[in-house]
Amino acid sequence: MLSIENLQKTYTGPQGRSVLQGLSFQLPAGDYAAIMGESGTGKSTLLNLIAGLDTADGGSIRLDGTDLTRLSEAERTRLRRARMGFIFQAFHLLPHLTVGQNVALPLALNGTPKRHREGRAAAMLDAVGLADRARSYPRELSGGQMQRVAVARALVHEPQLLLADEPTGNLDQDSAAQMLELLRQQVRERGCTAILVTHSRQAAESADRIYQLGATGLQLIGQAA
Ligand SMILES: Nc1ncnc2c1ncn2[C@@H]1O[C@H](COP(=O)(O)OP(=O)(O)OP(=O)(O)O)[C@@H](O)[C@H]1O
Repeated sequence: MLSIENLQKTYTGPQGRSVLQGLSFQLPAGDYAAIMGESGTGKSTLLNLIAGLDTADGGSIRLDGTDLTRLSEAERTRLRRARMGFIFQAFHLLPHLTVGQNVALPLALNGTPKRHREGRAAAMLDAVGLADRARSYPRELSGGQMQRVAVARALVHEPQLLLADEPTGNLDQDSAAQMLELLRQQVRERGCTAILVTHSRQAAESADRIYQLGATGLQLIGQAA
C-alpha cells in the first residue's frame, strides 16, 4: 500500500549532505511500523517526503499506486489532506481554537460540510476519552490530554496513512504508555496504516514491526509476537 523505491534526498547549501541514498521500503495496508535510528539518519526527512512536505531528488513514493513524487504541489496537498493524518511531538494544536474545533480542522480542510463536522469531531473525541472537553481550549489540558486530542485530529477524516513523529517525546512515562495504547487501538480499529518515528524502544514495541534507519537503509530489527 505504501511502496518506496530508491528514494534519494540531498540537502543543498553550506550544510548540504546526502541523507537518503536509495531507500526502498514496502508497508502493507493496515501495518503499524516503528522507525528508530540515530539522530540525523533521516527519519524526519523520510516522513516529510512521504507527507509530500518536501520533495525527493530521486525515486518514488507510491500510496495505493499513486506516485507522490509525480504530483504537483497542489495535488500533493489535496492528497495529504484527504488521505494522511499527522501527530507531532509538540502536539501542534491551534491555541485559539477549542478542542472540538481543532479535531474538526482536517474535515474543514477537506471540504466536509459544516453540518457533519461537529458530530464526527465529537465521536472522535469520545473515542479518545475526551467527550467532555470539546469546548475547552488546549491550554486547559494536560500534555497527555493534548496528545489524545492530536490523535483524534489525526484520525477524524479516516486517513489511510498515519504518520507520527516522536509523539511521546513531550510526555511523562505514564501518559506516553496510555497514548501509545490508544494509538495502537485506534489504528487497529480503523485499519489504518501507520508509521511511528521514535527514539524509544519501549514506544517502538507498541508497533507490529520495528525498523532501524541507518546508512544502508531500513532494516527490520523487531516484530510483534
Ligand atoms: N533543511 C535542511 N537543510 C540542510 N540539512 C538538513 C535539513 N533538514 C535536515 N537536515 C540534515 O539532514 C540530516 C537528517 O535530518 P533528520 O531531521 O531527517 O534526521 P532524524 O533522523 O529525524 O534526526 P533526529 O532523530 O535527531 O530527529 C541531518 O544531518 C540534518 O542536519
